Amino acid sequence: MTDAADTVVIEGGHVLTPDFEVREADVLIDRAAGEVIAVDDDLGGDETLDATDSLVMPGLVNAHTHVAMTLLRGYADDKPLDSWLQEDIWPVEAELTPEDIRVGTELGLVEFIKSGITGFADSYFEVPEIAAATEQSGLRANLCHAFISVGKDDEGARADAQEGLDIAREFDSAADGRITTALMPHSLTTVETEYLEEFVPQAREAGVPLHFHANETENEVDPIVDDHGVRPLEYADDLGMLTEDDFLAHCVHVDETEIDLLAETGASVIHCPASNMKLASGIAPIQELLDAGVNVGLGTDGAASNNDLDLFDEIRDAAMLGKLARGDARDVAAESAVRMATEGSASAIGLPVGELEAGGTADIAVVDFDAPHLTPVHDHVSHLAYAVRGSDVRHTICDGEILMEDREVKTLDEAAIREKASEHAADLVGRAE
Ligand SMILES: CSC[C@H]1O[C@@H](n2cnc3c(O)ncnc32)[C@H](O)[C@@H]1O
Ligand SMILES: [Zn+2]
Repeated sequence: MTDAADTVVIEGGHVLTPDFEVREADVLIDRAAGEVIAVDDDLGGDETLDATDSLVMPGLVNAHTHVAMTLLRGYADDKPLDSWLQEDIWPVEAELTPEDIRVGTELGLVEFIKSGITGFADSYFEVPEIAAATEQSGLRANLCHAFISVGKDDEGARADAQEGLDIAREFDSAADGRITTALMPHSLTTVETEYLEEFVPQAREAGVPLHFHANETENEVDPIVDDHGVRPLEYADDLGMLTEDDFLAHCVHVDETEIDLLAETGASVIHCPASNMKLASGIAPIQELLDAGVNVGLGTDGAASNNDLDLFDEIRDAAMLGKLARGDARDVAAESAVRMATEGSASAIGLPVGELEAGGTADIAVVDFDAPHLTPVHDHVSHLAYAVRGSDVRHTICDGEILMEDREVKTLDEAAIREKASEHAADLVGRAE
């Protein structure tokens, strides 16, 4: 029997159940176990979170981001991917310090918690700083060090890839198991074949998945076809880079053969609609991927190509852009888009998903519907897709721990982080000028 001192009851709300039904009920959580004990009427607990006029739902999972890029929010806009990276982002990233990455990460984690995100997949640099901030925040994450070989000599390229593998081994199961890892070759055009051939098998031996950018722009497709005579995902498959554990960001420019390959191998796609729109990368064929049985998760990418980390914004973008893709308003319907941001993302990156039933994972967001923009409520799921904003989230719980109560973040000092982030961002940009 659970000790009464270890329970939290989320009281008086409507609950989104795993089958996407909505019913009035309380939710009782075992804090130590990080599990849901019961979803029922009139439950009592040691602590109470008020959910009056609120929807209790699984926490959102941001399945592709570069969280420390919050420091570069608004730094360089209105450019396509290649010139944005080469002319602006990579030069300023060369000036990043480990402390910059710690502060930028903390800022992003505050934004996550305040918008109901309980898990994320990140790829960047100085991963020990990102892991330490994640551990302190109470969130779940899949982390990786991104490596690039293009532009480096063999020694430098090999050292970068080895760091990616070492980090993947070292931090897997960190933070009491809340952190898992992956190996991230940045993309199929920025990591040369010989390094993929050498390091992908080592990731398999280490039991870590692959996370990489794929087919984001046509500039990531044509060189592979020209150099290797096959489409990028066929090239990736030939290198053993497509398995059910792997997750590919973007997949905007995929053809039918590549969609079939994703379905056959079970590799997941992480859809990043805001980033794809902002960088004018294109419109990913999401409904075709879903119809083919491909698992699709949702990601914000970095805050410098979005420019917020609000996954409710991303859900709406996915639903809206998905309809434009084929000119069919039935495509990427509300429930489909919300499922992408919860169970789709979680299964893609190997994290548990919040489940509001006895024995379920206590990763939960409580969304306050008591607002003009959420009135009336004909359909809670419709509002989640087309009207809810991250700022409507009242409480955030991860692994049974209360990370935010009534919009107050408990595990990180929001005010101090915002002040430090502004200082570090100004200094960083100053060094890059
Ligand atoms: C792979 S993580 C680190 C590396 O990737 C850069 N990056 C940020 N956003 C994107 C994107 O949409 N496509 C490709 N690369 C991206 C980031 O600035 C880091 O340099
Ligand atoms: Zn990215």
